[in-house]
Amino acid sequence: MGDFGKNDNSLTPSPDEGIDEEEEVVLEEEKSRPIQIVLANEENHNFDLDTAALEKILLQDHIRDLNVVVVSVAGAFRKGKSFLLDFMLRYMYNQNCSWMGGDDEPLKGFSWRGGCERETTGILVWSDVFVVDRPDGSKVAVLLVDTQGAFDSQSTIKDSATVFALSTMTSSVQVYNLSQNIQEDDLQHLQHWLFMLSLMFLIRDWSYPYDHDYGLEGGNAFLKKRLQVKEKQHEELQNVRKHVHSCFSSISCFLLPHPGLNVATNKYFDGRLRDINEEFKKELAHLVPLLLAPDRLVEKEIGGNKVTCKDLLEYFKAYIKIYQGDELPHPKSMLQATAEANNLTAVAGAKDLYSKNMERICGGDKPYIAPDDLEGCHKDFRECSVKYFRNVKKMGGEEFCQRYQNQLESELEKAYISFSKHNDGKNIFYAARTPAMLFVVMFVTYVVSGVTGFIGLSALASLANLVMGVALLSLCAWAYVKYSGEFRELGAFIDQVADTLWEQVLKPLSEQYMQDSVRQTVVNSIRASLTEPGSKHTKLKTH
Ligand SMILES: Nc1nc2c(ncn2[C@@H]2O[C@H](COP(=O)(O)OP(=O)(O)OP(=O)(O)O)[C@@H](O)[C@H]2O)c(=O)[nH]1
Ligand SMILES: [Mg+2]
Repeated sequence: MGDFGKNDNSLTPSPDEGIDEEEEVVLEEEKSRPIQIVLANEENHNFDLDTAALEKILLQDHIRDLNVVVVSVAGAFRKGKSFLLDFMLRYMYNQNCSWMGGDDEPLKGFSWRGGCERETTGILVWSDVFVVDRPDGSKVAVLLVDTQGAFDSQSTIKDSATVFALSTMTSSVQVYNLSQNIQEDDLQHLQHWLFMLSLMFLIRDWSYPYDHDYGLEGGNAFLKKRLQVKEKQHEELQNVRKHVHSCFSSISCFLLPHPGLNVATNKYFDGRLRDINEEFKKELAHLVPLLLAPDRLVEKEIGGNKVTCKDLLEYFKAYIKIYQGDELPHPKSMLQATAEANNLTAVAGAKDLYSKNMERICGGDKPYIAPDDLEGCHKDFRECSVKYFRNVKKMGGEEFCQRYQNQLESELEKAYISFSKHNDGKNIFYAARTPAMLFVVMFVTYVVSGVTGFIGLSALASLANLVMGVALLSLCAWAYVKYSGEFRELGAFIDQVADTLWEQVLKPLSEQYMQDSVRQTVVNSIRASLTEPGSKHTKLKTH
């Protein structure tokens, strides 16, 4: 059967034999492949997020600020979820009428295989995020997500519910993959969701085309019947139906025919189209564009805001936390986590805006700016950034949001301190402060040692010499640190001592001197004006 090892399913041809090991590792990284982002821990039945892997995908420069479309396939295990996703990949890579590929091409992508043991564990996303131009001219990023099948023999009910919940809460379209029919318990699994998204029931191996025809129309008619609330129904059944209707912004159903015995039972089937029933291929050709055609894509929305790739990362982080406890979370905590992530994304957006503005003024390649001007810019940009935060639609209420606004303000102050330090570093006089200070110390101690030696205070003279020696050694050490970049802590310590000397001794002295000299100048000029012949004051004085 199509047994694809974890490294077998890449869509890039394998590297040539002549390539050395290091290059091979790089090529391996560049290959398009499924990336595990949620790992299932078999021992303690917990799930962990691989934040680094997810960041690498979602924070790529060309997509991080694009609205995201997340298409995920979930449902019971061994029902062809990964197999279907691989056809979705073919559609995303070749958007033309022959997207399904040649008759003899083995199916690659997300790892799928025959047999009765489960294949996919945790949650995986495809490493390539597809950028699609929508008919209205906007660009969106499309992420495809594969999930661990529910109810296999190694998972607990909580494991299955967690995977289903995580993938549902983070996707914009959830394909609920079912076999043959919609059963009552399939509907009951949807009871816990609070979030508006698009849900498609996908019924595989539909065997009753004489009742409802294959495809979307037949599926929707079938679903309408299944979700009908009847007066005679038991209250529990009625509640489930009402809840499902209120939870999902759009619900549809697609009936897919059986793909043929080759697909279901042939050990050597590797996914090539030649071995798949015509009817299945015909319906598949309708199904995939229904989910992925540019005009059908559904952007992820939470609390009335479109979610970008970089926001999605925050939501993943917030949601995984609430599923790490021993029990399934209460809907209230799901809402709380959503509000939290929602506020955090607004904070991140506002901070980003502030940093971009500040970078324009005092970024790495910008010249030194006067500290007062920088502070003025900081105040303006801080105001803009807080205004941005307040204007984003947020969940959780005013008091809850105020907490995040305070957090934003304190983070902006921290960012300002770092920007202003960076700006100070560009001032050559600032950079020369430490050696200048050490020279001053050496000069003063030299004079003191000379004078005290001359008048016979030899103990004082030796002390001054000692201080001069320490200052000289410090200067040499400082120069070495700046040149080599080694022992940076020692360099920072010398800078700090020089800074303290400057702030505590030299600066007050120089300010005192400046004040005295200004005072002297003013007094002189008044005196001059008073002694000026013909001046009013002269007259007064002479009077
Ligand atoms: N009967 C039937 N079999 C299918 C269909 N689509 C794919 N298969 C077969 O189902 C088997 C399992 O496919 P996978 O894609 O690995 O299934 P999965 O749901 O991802 O399985 P897990 O990852 O273990 O949950 C393969 O042998 C496929 O050939 C279908 O529509 N009907
Ligand atoms: Mg699978």
